[in-house]
Amino acid sequence: MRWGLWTLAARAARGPCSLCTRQSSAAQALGSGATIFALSSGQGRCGIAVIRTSGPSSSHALRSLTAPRDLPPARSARLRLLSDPRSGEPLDRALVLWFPGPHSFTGEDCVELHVHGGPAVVSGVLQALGSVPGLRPAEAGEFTRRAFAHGKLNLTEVEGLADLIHAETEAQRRQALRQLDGELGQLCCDWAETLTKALAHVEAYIDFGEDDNLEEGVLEQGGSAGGWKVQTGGILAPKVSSDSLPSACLPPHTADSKVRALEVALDTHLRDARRGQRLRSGAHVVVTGPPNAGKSSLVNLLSRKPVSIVSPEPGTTRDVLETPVDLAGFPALLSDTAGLRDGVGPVEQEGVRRARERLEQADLIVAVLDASDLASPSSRNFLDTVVVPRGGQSSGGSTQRLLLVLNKSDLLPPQGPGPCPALPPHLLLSCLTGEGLDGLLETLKTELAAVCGDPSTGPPLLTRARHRHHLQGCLDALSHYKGAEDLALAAEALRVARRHLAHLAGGGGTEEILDVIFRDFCVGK
Ligand SMILES: Nc1nc2c(ncn2[C@@H]2O[C@H](COP(=O)(O)OP(=O)(O)OP(=O)(O)O)[C@@H](O)[C@H]2O)c(=O)[nH]1
Ligand SMILES: [K+]
Ligand SMILES: [Mg+2]
Repeated sequence: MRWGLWTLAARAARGPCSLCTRQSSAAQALGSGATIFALSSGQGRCGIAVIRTSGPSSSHALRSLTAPRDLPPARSARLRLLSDPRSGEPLDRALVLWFPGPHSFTGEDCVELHVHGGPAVVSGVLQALGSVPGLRPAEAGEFTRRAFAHGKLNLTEVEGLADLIHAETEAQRRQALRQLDGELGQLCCDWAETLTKALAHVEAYIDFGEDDNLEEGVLEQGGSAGGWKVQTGGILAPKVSSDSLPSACLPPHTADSKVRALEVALDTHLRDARRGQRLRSGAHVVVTGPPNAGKSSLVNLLSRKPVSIVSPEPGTTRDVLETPVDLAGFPALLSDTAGLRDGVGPVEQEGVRRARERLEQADLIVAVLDASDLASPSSRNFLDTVVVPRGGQSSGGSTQRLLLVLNKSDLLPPQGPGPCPALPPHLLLSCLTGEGLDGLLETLKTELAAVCGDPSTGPPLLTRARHRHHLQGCLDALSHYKGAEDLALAAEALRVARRHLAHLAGGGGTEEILDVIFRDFCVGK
């Protein structure tokens, strides 16, 4: 059983934010007349399976299947005999829960049946529910869609829930849970609140003009239009005459501090270098090096399966081989690549071209050298052309990070690698004996935390392109606001900015976006 059912039911009492609440038109569009049912726990034989219903006939369905036929107290588990309402045949002895709306996950009347997880029990109970008038099987994501339509979850929380169900690594789980807890949505609400206040000030000015004794400084609170004074007819003229600045470049101190702070916050989030998206879909980690350095051996070691062929023959790997792995708790797409060398046949040359191409797309480069062969031309060439130009090791500013690994440490004499001038910072490893692997994983964890963001701390991450799109739209609108030539345009820019935030949390009203998001869910969720 997914623990999420319990937790989410408990969330039901929480009130939604006004920015994120979708009005009940959406709920009506869903045809809330129908009551849906589905198996909500995983498919297949298991100890306990959870079947649930949502909709107005939930209570009738529960009464039809149980004996005694009264409803249990709300949100309190009771043991009941379930039988088929058509034949009266007993189906199972089950725990049943009754969640009257609106205090339920979907906001509608809901029932949960915790039955024994055998396939015959589950199909018997599902068939029995299907025979109750007004009930039909749920479609994928339909429970969550109803919760969204009834304002129980905003769209970023829905996305967090989808991510939580699909989370495969610890870091993904932490991130998803934070988003499900509403941190990103709450941040949007706070930002939108700032814009609402700014808009109210600007609109007040439009409505009353300067002759109506508007409180001194009211426009400064509103936003950058604070650089203007209002002339008759709502036209703005620069307030600061001494510098006689052109309208397009207002002195920054005239912009309202809150709107400016909002711009800075949006910009910081956007410059987060897509860390949240990497955390959601996996960082690109590319293993590269000269032929025979042990790249494929390392990929197999990290992925704990024989992804790539390992052989003493240089030039074994030709194609780029990708495998998704959990690296020290972070999701990564690990690529094994051809050894970098020139002057070989056309097939290997194509492999080298692909390897170089993949290198450019890497978030994190794991550069592998044979520790016992550092003085060879291929090692020197690799150091000079790949490692050194990238600064030897990750620097804070660069978006692409690099980790240098000296493999085959088992072949080294006890005093370590021989004289090798200017070797950048590195880790020693032996894929053969496993020595140095713990240290490598520890360093990978630090590197990946830098690439993906640390989901345990800091502000909520932007995990989807959709989030970036709306924040960028909001930021663009704020720049129009700053450059606006009159109050009406300034107000409109604020409205556009605010709408982007509303769309981020509320989905922007287009059904296609909702379809894309809800498609991520399985039936029963
Ligand atoms: N002694 C020792 N040998 C290793 C180690 N790692 C890999 N090898 C050997 O080095 C040889 C090359 O290993 P691969 O993993 O195929 O190297 P590669 O870099 O993928 O080679 P190409 O794909 O041909 O570029 C194989 O014979 C491995 O068994 C190690 O840590 N110690
Ligand atoms: K090889
Ligand atoms: Mg290889």
